[in-house]
Amino acid sequence: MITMENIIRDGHPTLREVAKEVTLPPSEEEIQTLKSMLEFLINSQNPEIAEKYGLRSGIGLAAPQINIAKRMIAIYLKDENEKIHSYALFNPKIISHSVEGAYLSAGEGCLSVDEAIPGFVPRHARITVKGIAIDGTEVKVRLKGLLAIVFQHEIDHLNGVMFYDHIDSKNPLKPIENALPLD
Ligand SMILES: OCN(O)CCCc1ccccc1
Ligand code: NI
Repeated sequence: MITMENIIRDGHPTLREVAKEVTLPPSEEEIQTLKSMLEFLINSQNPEIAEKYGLRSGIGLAAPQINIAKRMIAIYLKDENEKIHSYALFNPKIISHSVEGAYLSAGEGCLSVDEAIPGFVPRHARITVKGIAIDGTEVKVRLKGLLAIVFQHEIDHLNGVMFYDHIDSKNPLKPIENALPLD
């Protein structure tokens, strides 16, 4: 199982690499890795397991964060209606996005960044993502809200981009133009 020891931290060069596409069909090892990434998120959101293994709660994870420079992401979160949104994708790609932006009014964090970095992170409000699921089927999803934000955060990791790269260092809490603050 993945624990915090497997998660590399800011400053590790892999976090700044552009991750490679996974050759399809994915190998058994790549399938196992992606499954373990999703399992980590589920474990991290289970109070007993998280406490037992010292896991920081996460709603997304990208393979470079476990030092695997491949284009694989997992996302697991419950929305305001308690609906579970679970994704484990190979080679995810944003194929279109809204002009309108959005950002989390609480800012963002990252399992690979141990300190809090305050500031608004400008994102697209709505995106359409294509990718390959673990069973090999092509997935195409239209996303908005927190889910859209998390997908952008994870896909950034595949391109060596960290959330704080987007923060306006001169005025980190300046409201972002043409963007919706999300609570
Ligand atoms: O890369 C995922 N990870 O570092 C966990 C945090 C995920 C995340 C947190 C806030 C806003 C968007 C995404
Ligand atoms: Ni992150």
